[in-house]
Amino acid sequence: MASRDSSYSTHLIDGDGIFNVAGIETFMKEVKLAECGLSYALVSIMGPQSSGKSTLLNNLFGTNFREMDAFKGRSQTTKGIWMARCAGIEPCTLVMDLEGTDGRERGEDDTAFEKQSALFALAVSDIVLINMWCHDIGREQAANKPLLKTVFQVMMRLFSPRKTTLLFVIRDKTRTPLENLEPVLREDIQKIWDSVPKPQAHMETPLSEFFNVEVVALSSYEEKEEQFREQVANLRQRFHHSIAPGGLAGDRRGVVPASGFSFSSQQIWKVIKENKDLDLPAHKVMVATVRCEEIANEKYAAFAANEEWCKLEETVQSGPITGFGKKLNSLLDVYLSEYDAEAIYFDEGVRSAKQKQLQEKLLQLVQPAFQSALGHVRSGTLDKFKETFDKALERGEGFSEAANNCIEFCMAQFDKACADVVIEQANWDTYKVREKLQRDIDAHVASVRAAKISELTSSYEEKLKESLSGPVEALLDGANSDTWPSIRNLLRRETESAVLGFSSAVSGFDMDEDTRQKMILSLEDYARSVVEGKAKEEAGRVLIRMKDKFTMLFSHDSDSMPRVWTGKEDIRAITKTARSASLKLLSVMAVIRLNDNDTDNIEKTLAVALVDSSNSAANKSITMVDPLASSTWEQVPSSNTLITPVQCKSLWRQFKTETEYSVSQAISAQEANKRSNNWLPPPWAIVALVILGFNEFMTLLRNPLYLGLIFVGYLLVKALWMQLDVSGEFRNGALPGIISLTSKFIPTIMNLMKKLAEEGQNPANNNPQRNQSKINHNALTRNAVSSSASSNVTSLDNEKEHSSPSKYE
Ligand SMILES: Nc1nc2c(ncn2[C@@H]2O[C@H](COP(=O)(O)OP(=O)(O)OP(=O)(O)O)[C@@H](O)[C@H]2O)c(=O)[nH]1
Repeated sequence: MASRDSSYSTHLIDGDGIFNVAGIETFMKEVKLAECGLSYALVSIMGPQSSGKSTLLNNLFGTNFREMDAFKGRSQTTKGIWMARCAGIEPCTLVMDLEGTDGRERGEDDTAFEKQSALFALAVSDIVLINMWCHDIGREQAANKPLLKTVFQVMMRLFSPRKTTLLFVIRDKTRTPLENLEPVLREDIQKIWDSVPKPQAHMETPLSEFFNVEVVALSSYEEKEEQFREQVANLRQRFHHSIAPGGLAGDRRGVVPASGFSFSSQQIWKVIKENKDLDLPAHKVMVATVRCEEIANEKYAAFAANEEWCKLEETVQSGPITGFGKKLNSLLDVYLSEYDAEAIYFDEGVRSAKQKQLQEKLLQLVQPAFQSALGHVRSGTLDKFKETFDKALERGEGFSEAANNCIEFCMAQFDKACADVVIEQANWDTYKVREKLQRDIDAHVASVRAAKISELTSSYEEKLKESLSGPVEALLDGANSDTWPSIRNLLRRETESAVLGFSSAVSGFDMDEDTRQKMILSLEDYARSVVEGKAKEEAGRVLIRMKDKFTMLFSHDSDSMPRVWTGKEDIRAITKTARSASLKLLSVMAVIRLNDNDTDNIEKTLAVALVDSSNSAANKSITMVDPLASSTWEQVPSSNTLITPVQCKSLWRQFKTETEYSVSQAISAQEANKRSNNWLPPPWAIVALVILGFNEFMTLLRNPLYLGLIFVGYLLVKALWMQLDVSGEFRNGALPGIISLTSKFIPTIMNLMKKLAEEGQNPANNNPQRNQSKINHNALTRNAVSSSASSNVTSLDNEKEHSSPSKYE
């Protein structure tokens, strides 16, 4: 169909009753109907065929409906229902031109379409124009009577219809004034209304309940066109702002929002075609449901594709976003507001429900991003806490104080950051994330506390080890009756000092009393274990210690000077003393005695079993029960045993075997010394020598030459005696003395001769005083060397091996 400048029309329902879906969609877009909300009106026109309906609409609304050519005669022009937008009328007014109701072409059988189209027009229109000829008023066989009957009948099929304006347009009015015509017409209408069968509920309902009846009369378009146009122009004025209260379309109760018009009209037509009753309120809800759903889906899709949101969603995966909540809030607001704006005219219940659904869907969409943002806040706060806490500890703040201050500060920071992330519409709880953060922080504090305490414990253990190990070793080495009491005192003193220091150091860690006590106990146990460990270590080398002890006492005198076995020493007593000391050491080392009430008779048992019994066995051969034939000590728990009785016995045997050599060496040395000191001949030989050699002796004394020779010989022998240190060489026995003297004799003679020759050549050296001091010096040196050489019996052989003539130069 051609269209006029300001009008656009569409064939809404064709002659076969097919709804033109594409046509209405295009029409709505063309006239921008969806934007109108509720501000639009819909006018329909019914009436007999060829009664000038299209002519009226075109003149009244500036539409472009096809009119019948007057010269071709009356025949049906309009098929089905056409729709157009009225030009120049505000608000937007749509008009529907219905197929004539009594057309000859369709006949009686087609009345069904007339009824359907009448019902459709009543259901969707605000104003229905009933076009009728003036001369039909008051006539029994008037052409519009069946039409009105149809209108009233279908009206009953609408549940809770809104009040529609029925504007009767009387065409080709006569000279009879309208004031006279109108009552007659209203009487005709009332008669028809009364004659229409009604359901029980509307039996007494007056016509005015359903319809607002208006009447207007127009002159003949064909005969009095001028007047016609003038009257039409006046009538047009009534359509301006028709939706205002009191206007022609004043009842707005059942209006479907413009954006739902297409769907609504399709559905209504569908229901009418199916010959079902039309429940307009239910229909309205249905339209609202569908339309709100559509709008909500549109908004959801638009949000999901929104560039800003996509960027936000992507960025939040990799890091925190400042003002995340605010940005998302405003974005959500935009789309929810758009929904509200578009769905505002639909049923409120439906609209709210769909809005809620949309909001839920949108929030579901953004929730992962929100969780990511919240996760960044949580991890960021945790990192911040770790950093702040470390710094506070570095500054020297007390542990608990630092932890509490940092927790308070960081939790406040978290709350602040959460407020920046929170999405107002969602009202999501951040409590769980806060709790997780709190748990993480607590775990971190606990781990740092554990590390610090472990560090402290280690340092105190180290100190304890240092302060106990050396002294315990020294005390055990001393091995006397005070050894274990001293060790106990040392352990007590050092443990108390460590516990005091440790307690003070951990006081800032906000530790519960139980844990603190456990740690102190553990420290005390550690101290004890150090002593026990040291004792075990020393017990492991008890044999060496015993031998050292023996050697120390056996080879040194009471002044700790190396012993010289001159023959006067009581080797038996010395050996006994040294062995006793070694046995004492063994008894001290045998068990751990760290408790004040630790008592045992190990020393006595060892003495009886190892010393006394051996003497008895040797002397008296008495058979007795061996107290050392056991692996436990009486009164001593096995945990405190370091050396079992059996081990003691074995160790003693080994000790004795390994020290026996030293004793026998000492005895040999002593015997040899005794023999070497006894070099004079026996007294009877001396007496015999004096008696028998008396004459020769007197001869020598009476001859001065012999006396001089004897004197010179004496001096020479004396000098050699001194030079060779003959008495010193024989101190260790005759044989070693002879061997040593033999090796020294020839070099000494040679040396003396060389010196005498040098002195003969250099008279300056013939100073008797100087020579004497030199001799004295040499004598002193020899004495010192000799003393050193004889300092240790066991080193005697070595001394012999390494001594050489050059040592005495
Ligand atoms: N007597 C008279 N004839 C008119 C008037 N207005 C229009 N006509 C004529 O009536 C004939 C039918 O006009 P339409 O406007 O096509 O009538 P219609 O009711 O739309 O026809 P259908 O759509 O076929 O039902 C045309 O020849 C018009 O010239 C009028 O006011 N009086």
